[in-house]
Amino acid sequence: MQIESTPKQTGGLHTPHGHFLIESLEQQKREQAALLELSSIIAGAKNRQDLRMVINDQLPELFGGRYYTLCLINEDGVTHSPFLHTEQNSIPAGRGETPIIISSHPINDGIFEKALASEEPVLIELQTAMKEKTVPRYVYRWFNAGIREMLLVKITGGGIPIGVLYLYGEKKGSFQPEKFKLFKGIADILGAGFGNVIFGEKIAQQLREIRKYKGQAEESEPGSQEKAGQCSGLKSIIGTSSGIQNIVSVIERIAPSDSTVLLLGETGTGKEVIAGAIHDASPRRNNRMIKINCAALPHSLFESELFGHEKGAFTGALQRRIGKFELAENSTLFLDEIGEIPLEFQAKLLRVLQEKEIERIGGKGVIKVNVRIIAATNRNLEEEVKAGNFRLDLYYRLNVVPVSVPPLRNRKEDIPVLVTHFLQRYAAANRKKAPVVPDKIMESLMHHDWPGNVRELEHLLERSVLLSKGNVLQVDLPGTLHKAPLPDKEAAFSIVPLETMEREYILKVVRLCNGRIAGPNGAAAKLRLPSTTLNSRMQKLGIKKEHFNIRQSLRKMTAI
Ligand SMILES: Nc1ncnc2c1ncn2[C@@H]1O[C@H](COP(=O)(O)OP(=O)(O)OP(=O)(O)O)[C@@H](O)[C@H]1O
Repeated sequence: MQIESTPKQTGGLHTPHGHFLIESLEQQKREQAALLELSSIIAGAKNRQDLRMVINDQLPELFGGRYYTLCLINEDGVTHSPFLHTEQNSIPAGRGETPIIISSHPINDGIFEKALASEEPVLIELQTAMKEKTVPRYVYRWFNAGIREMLLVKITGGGIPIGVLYLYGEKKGSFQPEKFKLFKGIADILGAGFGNVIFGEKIAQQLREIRKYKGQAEESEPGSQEKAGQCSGLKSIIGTSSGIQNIVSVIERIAPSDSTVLLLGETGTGKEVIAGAIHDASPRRNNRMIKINCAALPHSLFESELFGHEKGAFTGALQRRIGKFELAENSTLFLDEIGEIPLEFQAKLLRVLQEKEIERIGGKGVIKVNVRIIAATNRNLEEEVKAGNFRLDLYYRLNVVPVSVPPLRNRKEDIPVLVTHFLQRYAAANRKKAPVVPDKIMESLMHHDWPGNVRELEHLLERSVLLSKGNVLQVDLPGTLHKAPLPDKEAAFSIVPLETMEREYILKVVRLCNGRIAGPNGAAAKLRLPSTTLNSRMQKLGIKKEHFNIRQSLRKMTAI
């Protein structure tokens, strides 16, 4: 179905007043019809391909643009990447450049955040924008490809900004302000449509997981994971910092038991890796750990997802469905993002955890289950309890063995070993040799704040392995990332022991002074301390040479 683009207003101001009014009323009518038609098509879109067809065919033309890109905010909360785009807009990348459509960019790239902050569409004239220092590289590349204007609008899903829709025009005045309201209306409809599509993709992924699980469960024999050479158990947790080593020692003690574990920490710190390690080190390891992401489920599906349902239990229940609790029989159930579980479901979950039995929706009796629970959250659950969003009794039931995973910025000594690990992994996956890391690059990685934690570091290195030329690592670590807003209040100000702060600060200064302690350019002089005092303080804080001598620590690690 093709929606007619609104014809250009030919000399509207020169026509008699009445004619102008009629014309603008006609235009309003056409726009409303277009909006209605688009909205019904978008509402019916079941997958990305459906949506792509709708947008491809209708959007740029309707608004006078040439191309579009729809960028969504990534899970790390600090970058955005294209989710949909016009087929033909993959502007060829220059030497050493990532094609625009596959790269990810910081949210604060100078353009994207303007659209996020505005309730109205934002028109950007490329030549003017390029005079500003903060403009992202993709603006220059679009300009070189003949684009002169961009029209951006925020996309929201469930009231939360999830991305930005970009339209690109080839000449100044491509976009008429009269159509901005319509553009905004379509963006709002798209937000709702995306919710459906993303949710559908997640459900499809879960179905694939269940099928895979079932297949593997049938084939699995004891110890098969080790045989396959997978990095399992405690070995999968990479890190030499005291924070990580403490966690490893806690895991060694608690893994053999059936105790419930509550993993707390910012997004991307490795909670899922730790959950997997606990499972792999437990007697349940021969059965696959089952995971559910509580943030990805609409409230109405919780009960059926976790406890299952019988055929015909409700409209749409065409088949019997086995819930995650039953799938996790004799194994571990990882309840990720437990802080997102709806209040109305919390009492039911508590009962199941206490009674160790579930009832399928529409089922005739209870089913005993033997499941170990590991829950994780990046929320402060105590605060959530105080705010009335989380039941105190459920919190106590989950908080049997709490494990706090520190953010990467508080354990920077883990960075070199993580860098080596990810470089080797992604180089092997791309049949390349792991690139050498120049000291300067390692230093910049150590100085970065990593608001997206290990996930952000991993993604950067994955990208860098692909893009690095020759055998030397090149990274694109935009300065704006340092200033990226942290995902929540707690992350923006996470309280750490004074001793940790002191240790980090001294390490930073010593690194800045290239490891020199004494002398006029040494760290002691910069800190206005006698070098003997600084040395003894470093000794007390357990700071050793390898902690600030990057070359030495790298050599040590690659020798392992
Ligand atoms: N200590 C670690 N050793 C090896 N890889 C790690 C470590 N910590 C995190 N990672 C990697 O970083 C990425 C993010 O980790 P993970 O998914 O476990 O974080 P998370 O805390 O569960 O995040 P979220 O709260 O967003 O679900 C994963 O790809 C994981 O493999």
